[in-house]
Amino acid sequence: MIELSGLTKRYGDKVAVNNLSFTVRPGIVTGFLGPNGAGKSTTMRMILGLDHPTAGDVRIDGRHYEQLKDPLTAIGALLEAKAWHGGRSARNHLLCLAQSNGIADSRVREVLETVGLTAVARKKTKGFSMGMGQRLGIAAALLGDPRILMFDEPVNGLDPEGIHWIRNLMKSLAGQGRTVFVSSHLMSEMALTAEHLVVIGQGRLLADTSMADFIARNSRSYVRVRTPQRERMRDVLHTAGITAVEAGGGALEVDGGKPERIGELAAQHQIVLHELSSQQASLEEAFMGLTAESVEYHAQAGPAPGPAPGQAPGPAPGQAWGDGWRKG
Ligand SMILES: Nc1ncnc2c1ncn2[C@@H]1O[C@H](COP(=O)(O)OP(=O)(O)OP(=O)(O)O)[C@@H](O)[C@H]1O
Repeated sequence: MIELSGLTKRYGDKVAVNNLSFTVRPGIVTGFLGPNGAGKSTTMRMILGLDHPTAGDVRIDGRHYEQLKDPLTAIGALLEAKAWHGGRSARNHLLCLAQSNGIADSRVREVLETVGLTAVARKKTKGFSMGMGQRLGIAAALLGDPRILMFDEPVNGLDPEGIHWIRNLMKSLAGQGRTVFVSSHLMSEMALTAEHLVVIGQGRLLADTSMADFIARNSRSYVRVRTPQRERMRDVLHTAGITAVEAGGGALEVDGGKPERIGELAAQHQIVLHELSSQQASLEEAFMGLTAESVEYHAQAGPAPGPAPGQAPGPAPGQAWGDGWRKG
């Protein structure tokens, strides 16, 4: 378990992390989300004792990092920067780490196997691709067989096969009862991996909630209907107590009705349907709406695009995604 309490980091006038309090629990993958510059890496560095908090406190299974007897056996981490000597082989890099942390040499072979680097174990790491480098970083994190694992943007630079592999690895580590804390700036990626979400923006906590709750509250589902008899369909739905609004492309968007029911109503009234499909608004949009105010570096790409045809406009920054569900 990782417990943050009022954790704050200032660099001069800049407040990188602002009074963060939350708990990362074992047995599930917790996603740590925020736009670029939100303070994710700074928070992770403070968890590992690499940066000292200006205020507040962070504990790993009840202790400060520097109080841990064999830190690598308590918490393993992959941070963004590569932290190894390019002239060494992957195997030697891990052997050095194992020997300086009282870990059996045999563990090196095991973790190389786990991350799929056995075939290149004796090659110098300076020739490694970004994906191989990420795998080596993950091998180092796993070396001490720790109860807690922390990954900073682990899918950066990975190909689809590598991304799939990391996703499954994180889930299986959590399935073994470990605490898995993983940062990303991509909501779509986290939606496939994490069960719980901590969202920050400009160093502040914006959400601490389960993924299921986040999806339920932030992704609107509706049914899209296209018919040459749009007005008639709308009247039929209205009579049945179902609300339909006109969308782009001659379609209707129907809230609160199942496709089966809508299809049956159309059949009863002999209305021809050209489309009847369930739709879900993207979580990425919900995440961008939530964090919009706290994005540090906006792209200068002209005016923001309007909603796509048939798409409900998103809320203004800071509105509608609501404060009610924000905890902490
Ligand atoms: N050593 C430092 N000195 C001054 N400012 C810093 C330092 N480290 C981080 N910052 C600032 O603190 C803020 C948070 O940075 P941090 O790297 O923690 O964000 P992040 O969420 O990890 O972003 P990214 O997704 O881009 O990696 C940024 O504004 C950054 O410029």
